[in-house]
Formats: sequence, C-alpha cells, structure tokens
Amino acid sequence: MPDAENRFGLYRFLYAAGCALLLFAAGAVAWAGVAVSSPFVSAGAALLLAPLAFAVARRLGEFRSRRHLPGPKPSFLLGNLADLLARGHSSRHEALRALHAEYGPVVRLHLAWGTAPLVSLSYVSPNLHRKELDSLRRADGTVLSRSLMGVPGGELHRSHRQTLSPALTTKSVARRSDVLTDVSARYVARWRVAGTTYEGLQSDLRDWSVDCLSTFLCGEDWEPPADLPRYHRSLAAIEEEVSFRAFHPFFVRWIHLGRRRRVRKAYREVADVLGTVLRRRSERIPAGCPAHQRPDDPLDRVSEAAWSDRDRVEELMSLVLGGADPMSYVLSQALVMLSRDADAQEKARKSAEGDGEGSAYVHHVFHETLRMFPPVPFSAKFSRDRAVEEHGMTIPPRTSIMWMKNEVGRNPEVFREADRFHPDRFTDWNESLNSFLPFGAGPRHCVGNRLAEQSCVAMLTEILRHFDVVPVENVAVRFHSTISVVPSAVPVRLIAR
Ligand code: HEM
Repeated sequence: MPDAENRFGLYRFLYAAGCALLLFAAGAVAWAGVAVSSPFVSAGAALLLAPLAFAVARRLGEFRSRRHLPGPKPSFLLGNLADLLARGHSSRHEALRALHAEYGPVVRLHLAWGTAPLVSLSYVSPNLHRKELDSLRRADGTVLSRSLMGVPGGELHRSHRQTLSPALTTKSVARRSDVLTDVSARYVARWRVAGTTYEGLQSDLRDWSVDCLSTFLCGEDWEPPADLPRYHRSLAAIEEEVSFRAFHPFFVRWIHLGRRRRVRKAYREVADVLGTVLRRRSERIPAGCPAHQRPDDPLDRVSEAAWSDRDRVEELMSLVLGGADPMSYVLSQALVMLSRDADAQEKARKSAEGDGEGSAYVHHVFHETLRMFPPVPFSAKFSRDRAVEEHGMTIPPRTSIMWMKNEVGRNPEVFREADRFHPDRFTDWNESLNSFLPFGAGPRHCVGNRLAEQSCVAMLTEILRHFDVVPVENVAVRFHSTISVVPSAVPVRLIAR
C-alpha cells in the first residue's frame, strides 16, 4: 500500500497530466477544425475553442486578481494543490499552519480548476458573521445530501433551519438530557465490567457518538444496527468523500472510480438504517396525529415537515454525519488532556460530582479542548458579489474565506498562554468561544452545537464519576482529517474508582 505522500504524488501527476491532455486535445481539435475550413467543422471548432479559451482566461484572471494577496506562487495546471496537499489530503491542516508561519495571517491559495480560490485567515474576523456570506456546501445528488447542510443559503435554508432549530436549543436539549446520560451510562457500565484498553477506547467513543446522536434524534424509534461500527464506517466514508470533493471536484470521478462505488454503497447503507427509523415512527404514530407534534422531538419535526421521504432521510443523515466524528474527537482529546493534568482532572471530577457550582468546569474542559483541538479545523465563507477587506487587503468576490481554527486557537495574540491546557481561562481571563468560533459563524453556524456540548459534558461527567483517567505512554497517534479529525488511538486508560 503506497503511503499518503506517494499516493498524492500519483494523484498530482494524473491530475496535471489530465488537465494538460484535455487542454492540448481541445486545442488540437479546434486548430484542425479551423484548418479544414469547412463551415460546419469550423463552427464545431469554435464551439470547442470558446469554453477552452474561457476556462484558460478565467484561470489566469483568478491568478491576476489575487496577486496582491500573500501566498505561494500558483502553477498553471495545479494551482497551489502541491503546497496545500504536500503531506497528503488528510494532513492539509498541517500544511496550512506552515504556510501561515511563512506568509503571515492572510494566505491565498488556488485549488483545482473550477474550484473557488481560497484565502485562509489565522484569526477570526467580524466579516465572518456577515449575513450575505454563505457556505459553499451544495447538495450534489450523491454524497452531499439535500439537507440543511447542503441547501444554498436563502429561503429553503431558512425553512430547514426553522424546522430543526427548536428541537436543538439549549432548553430543548436540556429537557431531554436524560437520553444523553442514559446512553453514556450504558457505555460506562460496560467498561466497568469489561475494562478498557486504549485500543478499544477510540472505537467505543466513535460508537458512543453515533449512538448518542441517533438516540437523541430518533428517540424510541432508534434501534442500533447489528453492526454499529460498520454503520459508523459508512458515515465516515461519506464524510471523507464530501471533504475530498470540496478540494478536488474536477477529475476525481474519473480517477477514483473505486472510491465512488464504495461511497455509493455507504450512502445506501446509512439511508436504509435511517429510512427504517422513519418508517417505524410513521407506523407507530401516523402523520398529522397530535402525538407527532412534540416541539422538542427532532424526529417529529422531520417527520411532519413538508419534505419528500428522501429529503427526510437525508436530513437525518446530515445531522448524524455532522456531529458524530467531531463529538468523539473532542471527547477523546479531552480525556487525553485530563489524563496529563491531575489538577484539572480533580477539578473536573468535583464539578462532575456537583460541588455546588454545577458542571461549569466540565463545560470549560469541553471549550478548552475545542480551542486546542478544533474538531472541524476548516470553516469557509463565500461572498458571491461583495469584496471583503482583511488586514488592509481587498479579497475579491467569489473567494472562499476560511479561518484556520488550529491556528486561531493557538494564536498568542488571541489567547494568553495559548499552548497551555487551562480550562479556567474562560473565567480567569474572560476568554471566549467567540474568539475562535469552533462551530462556525453567521446564518450557517452549526445547528447541533448545544446538543454536541451537552452530549460531551454528559459523557465526561459519567467517566469522571466512575474512573480515574491515566495516560498511556509511548503510543504514536496519527490524526486523519476529513471534514473532522479522527485520531488513530486514544492513549488513556480508565481505571475504575
Ligand atoms: C463538537 C461538535 C461539533 C462541531 C465542532 C461542529 C462544527 C460545525 C461547523 C464548523 C459547521 C460549519 C459552520 C459554518 O459553515 O459556519 C457545522 C455545521 C453544521 N453542523 Fe456541526 N459541529 C458539531 C456537532 C454537530 C452536531 C451534534 C450536529 C447535529 C445534531 C451538527 C450538525 C451540523 C449541521 C446540520 C451543520 C450545517 C448547518 C447549516 O449549514 O446551516 N453538528 N458544524
């Protein structure tokens, strides 16, 4: 199996060769057409030449109009793919950190042909909250579903959000928080009987996040599939493909046919599981029945919305997909940090056991982990027609503007002692989540942020009440990032108290 760097080398070669061949073939056919001097052939040649000339002019125009922005020099065929993906697709956040170190807080990058150029910021700017800045996520009829996640900003997006948001507010989630505690307690009880190894913990936390989200979203009608890890793998395959296509939309379908087949299969598997849940609900409670209209119940809201059956399934899919990996990542990193900081762990335990201040400190642990290990490192906004000013430079319209949360969270100009795990910073120094926006910004910000927070706090609380969290040394952990980040292991052991 070739390593990531070699695989990327091959991909880069195929991509550049493909682009060059296409440009050459189109040019040659057009030239031959002009030379034959038959009116029909010439008209055909002109038809071919026009889009070719347009694509080349557009690419050069993109380079020219962003020349004033700092960043590595783009290549005509590859843009800056080589700079961004130097260490493979899943390590692009590391490449971006290195680029920020070299070029400063604003870095310009050109991606594949046909993909909007990108500007990465190492800080959070008030511009990111602007209402007219949309997300570039668009349903594509295959991997990215027609759901809140995939509909363009506007009326449809607003109506999807109005459908879901009431069931995901702080109060609504709190009213059903027993669901989150019950699922978490089940995992903790199993670990107490069977013990945990650091190898098993990573997959258990991923199962927990899918189980917890699905139970909350689908209520009594959720029955975990017999092979829960496989269901999770299917979700992860879809997530990986969504992220892959965002960076390489052009040749991917031709180069990676096997990938495409795998992801279709994954999509069908997830859709089957969620379709069964929806059927179960509608058989139990017929549509239109008042029992179906509990405002706090996300499945009721999805079932009653004026959507097609496919849209309902896809909405549930995007909710589970949106939350599963980020939740398990933040939890795993929180455990790692607590295992290495005995004082913080003791404070968190007191808070979990209810020392009179509620679980405030456990919430701070969640926030501090998000700061140091943002589970969704990339978030981007896109302005169709208005330029944006950053650091005295004008970013032209039709640019993806992304803030690198890994970079923002560790920026010493934003956070005091930025490399130190210090959950108290949110009270001692009045620092806040708004300085790094781990859940995004503006009208497209994460709809599941309250659910994610209360789920992770519920699980951390259960763990701290029942276990000492101790570090396991000498385990090499690799981080694979797609939309979210997945660690290869969680090097901690849970010792029953
Ligand atoms: C720690 C956990 C989580 C993190 C860090 C996270 C982060 C994010 C980020 C950064 C975005 C993009 C926001 C933007 O474009 O400005 C997003 C969007 C979204 N997230 Fe989350 N998320 C988490 C958990 C969840 C959960 C639990 C759910 C589902 C219940 C969820 C569902 C969604 C959806 C549907 C969107 C698209 C919203 C829209 O476009 O209107 N996320 N999330």
